[in-house]
Amino acid sequence: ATEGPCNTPKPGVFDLISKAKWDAWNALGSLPKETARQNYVDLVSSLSSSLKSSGQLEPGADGTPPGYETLVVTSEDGITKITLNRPTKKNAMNTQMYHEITLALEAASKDNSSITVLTGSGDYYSSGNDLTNFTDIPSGGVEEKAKNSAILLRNFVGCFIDFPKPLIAVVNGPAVGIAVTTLGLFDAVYSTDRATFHTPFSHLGLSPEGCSSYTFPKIMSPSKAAEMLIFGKKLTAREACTQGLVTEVFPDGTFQKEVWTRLKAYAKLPANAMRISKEVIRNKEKEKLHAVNAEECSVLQERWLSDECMNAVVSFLSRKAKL
Ligand SMILES: CCCCCC/C=C/C(=O)SCCNC(=O)CCNC(=O)[C@H](O)C(C)(C)COP(=O)(O)OP(=O)(O)OC[C@H]1O[C@@H](n2cnc3c(N)ncnc32)[C@H](O)[C@@H]1OP(=O)(O)O
Repeated sequence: ATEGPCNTPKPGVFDLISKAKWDAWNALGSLPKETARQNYVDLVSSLSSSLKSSGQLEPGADGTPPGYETLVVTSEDGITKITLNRPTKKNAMNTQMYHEITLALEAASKDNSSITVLTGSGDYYSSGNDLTNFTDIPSGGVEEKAKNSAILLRNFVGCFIDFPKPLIAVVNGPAVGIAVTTLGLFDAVYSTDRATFHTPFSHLGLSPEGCSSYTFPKIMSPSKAAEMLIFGKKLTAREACTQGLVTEVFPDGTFQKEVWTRLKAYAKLPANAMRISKEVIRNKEKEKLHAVNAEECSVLQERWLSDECMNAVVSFLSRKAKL
């Protein structure tokens, strides 16, 4: 687009990057500069429209924060509260919600609140991955779907790993799948005694994500982690607290009042000190967590294509199976 056809000498065989670029340029033959420029503009325009259709949000024209379809985000008393807001679907995480949580966390990491809270609306914290996510197959088929999902999941979990401020889960009801596994990446988890914690990966032909293959054995011991992650044992809130996954359990009747009183007090602590303490506690683990996240996503990419997984999704969608 800037120089026209490729007229420079071919780079040496060991200069792999320059050679790949040269080959791509040379393959365009005598394409005129103006056409190349137009092709480039067309490509970028198509990418930006596919980002919009994939649910990524753009700030308003005046730079105001984006509106969310699947979340309610508020900020007061030094606390940014991100509420999963698909109560009729038990706050199941659809593709839009994964994107929006990522955006909301990025925004919260830069706003002037001192702590960030994730919670659910209605009677569930979240029923985990929306199983209808697997029905929206792109033109590249199930392989492309699995690849895109692995990228989405890796970015999503990566945001939790890198989140710089204290991140607190207010678990207002049952939690399933990825809503449970990511709890290992929070700084505190407060739960109603009505909540349960369930990771039915084997039932769904899946494998652990959210870095739980690493965090759960560390938090609760390898065999307790195996009961949850391999055998799908559902824990009560009190059991999850005994195992160290939950920080504290509150009676459902007083849960919201007690938790928010405490969080408002925590939010008054010096914000920089809290951020630096988190950094000191978490930084040693970050590299490891990113490596675990990458491995879990690549294993899942294969699992999503397995008969075991496909049959489990079909069973759920045809109303034959529930947890
Ligand atoms: C980018 C991809 C990343 C993937 C990451 C990997 C993540 C893995 C996981 O999270 S595994 C866990 C997946 N979750 C489930 O298997 C839960 C499935 N849901 C259920 O078993 C039940 O719905 C329930 C036990 C959570 C609740 O049962 P009940 O109280 O009887 O309510 P309903 O079943 O009537 O639910 C109401 C309404 O919500 C829909 N719904 C609930 N959960 C999900 C879900 N996870 N996916 C899709 N839809 C869900 C349910 O179908 C009902 O819809 P309807 O009113 O019938 O339209």
